[in-house]
Amino acid sequence: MAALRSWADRAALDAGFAAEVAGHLAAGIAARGAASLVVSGGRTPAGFLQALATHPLDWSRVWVTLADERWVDADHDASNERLLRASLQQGPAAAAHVVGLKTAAASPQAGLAEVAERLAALPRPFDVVVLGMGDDGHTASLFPDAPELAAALASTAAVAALTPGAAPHARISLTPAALLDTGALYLHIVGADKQAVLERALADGPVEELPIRFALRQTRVPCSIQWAP
Ligand SMILES: O=C(O)[C@H](O)[C@@H](O)[C@H](O)[C@H](O)COP(=O)(O)O
Repeated sequence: MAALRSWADRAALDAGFAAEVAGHLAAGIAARGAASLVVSGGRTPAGFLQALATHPLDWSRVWVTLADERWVDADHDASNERLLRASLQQGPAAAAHVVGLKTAAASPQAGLAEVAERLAALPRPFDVVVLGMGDDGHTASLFPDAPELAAALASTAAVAALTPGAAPHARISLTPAALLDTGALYLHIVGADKQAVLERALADGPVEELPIRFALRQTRVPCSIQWAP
């Protein structure tokens, strides 16, 4: 169950999408006294996160975590947590609680229990989950070539450790079980290449081939696709 919203350009997408997500967070705060947001890493979300940070929410009541993380320290260039803190934790949004997925453990596998414990502190179901998508159809760190993919897709645990062959760094990823435990689900993509991958993902074929299909095909929560050229 997926619907596509096409924006005129990336600036319009960043501003309009941020306003919609801010609305969900404000509603979550009003209803539960706290709100939770799961965002993705990579290059796409920076402008959206910067736009979101300008919204006058009670950010001290907002918990933010990541859909996935590369197993690198939080000050590493490849760290999604670093991107999240640099883009979102600014101005009033500096009061948001960022829950990182990297621990001191030697590997994602060894860090799973601690990360699951950290995630248990976030209000559930999440208010908003924002997924990204790679050119190979991966989302979060659910990579088509990771040997652990099938187990992660089927897992009832919140997090899984994956070792993608093509992408750098060992990964920790939220599983579909956690990513779909949300009131609002978005897929945030830009550009013609991602549009082409999306078209393939919406066609028939196994989820393991293009893992984003798990989000596009499920019926638990509508998936709203936000796209700009
Ligand atoms: O850590 C990661 O790699 C991301 O969370 C990943 O799932 C990302 O969303 C896609 O790879 C898209 O990345 P781009 O936005 O850079 O294309």
